[in-house]
Amino acid sequence: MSDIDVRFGGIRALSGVSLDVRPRTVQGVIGPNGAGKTTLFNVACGFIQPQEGSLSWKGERLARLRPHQLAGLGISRTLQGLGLFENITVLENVMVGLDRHARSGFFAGLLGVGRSSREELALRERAMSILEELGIDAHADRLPPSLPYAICKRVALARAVAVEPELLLLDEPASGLSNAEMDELGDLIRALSDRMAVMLVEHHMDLVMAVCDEIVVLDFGRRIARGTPAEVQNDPAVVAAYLGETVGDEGTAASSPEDGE
Ligand SMILES: Nc1ncnc2c1ncn2[C@@H]1O[C@H](COP(=O)(O)OP(=O)(O)OP(=O)(O)O)[C@@H](O)[C@H]1O
Repeated sequence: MSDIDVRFGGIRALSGVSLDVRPRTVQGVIGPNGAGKTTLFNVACGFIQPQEGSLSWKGERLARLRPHQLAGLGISRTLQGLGLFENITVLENVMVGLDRHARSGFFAGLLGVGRSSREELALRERAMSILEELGIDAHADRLPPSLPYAICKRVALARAVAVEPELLLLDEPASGLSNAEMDELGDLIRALSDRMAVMLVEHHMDLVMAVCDEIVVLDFGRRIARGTPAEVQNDPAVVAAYLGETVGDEGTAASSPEDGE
């Protein structure tokens, strides 16, 4: 993302924000409430079209990113709402995700045109192997409403990961999880980053600090810092933003918007 501007009426939700996610790294996006994290995530998913700035994918500029294009590009996402189908099993939820990608062309070469029982079996095996990898295969035949929230979150993650995206976009994956569950999620995200890039938008500082290779910090819609976890943690602009103080205009630090909150 390069120089992204998003305005909602008089509110500048993002001002000139740039961000790169490099292959097989975890890129974190943090910031206090209202900093613009969700807006940035929505730009990356094609839900929001920025007024200014551009998006590129693997060196090519994307004219206008739409949500339905993500699958074809090799990008998957999880959202804050889980979006699971409640009346089909966990395994079937993951299969549906795979099947959508198959029909969008991402897996078409692998699965062929039309669905034979052999292809159905391939989908099932693929879905099962990802449930095993995420440690939730024991719940394959359960319906989502009968399962704890943490397991459902992992099912949503399994669905996004099953298609083996090159970029995985995670919006607040740790919300509602216990500390132990968050640690497990951290290990999982690190393991996934061996084979895909991850953009992690997250409130929980412990998780972000533990798993990210690089972090971008937003405040009032501006990027106020960027660096390794150790670098951003010690950045005075970041400390000030999190303490709710006005951020000074020194170095990369941004000033508060003229129109207040
Ligand atoms: N659809 C919208 N219409 C109007 N203003 C919006 C809209 N979405 C976001 N905003 C405003 O844009 C700014 C950035 O919001 P955003 O939700 O991206 O921040 P955030 O960092 O995700 O916050 P939080 O941590 O509270 O979720 C806020 O001032 C918010 O009120």
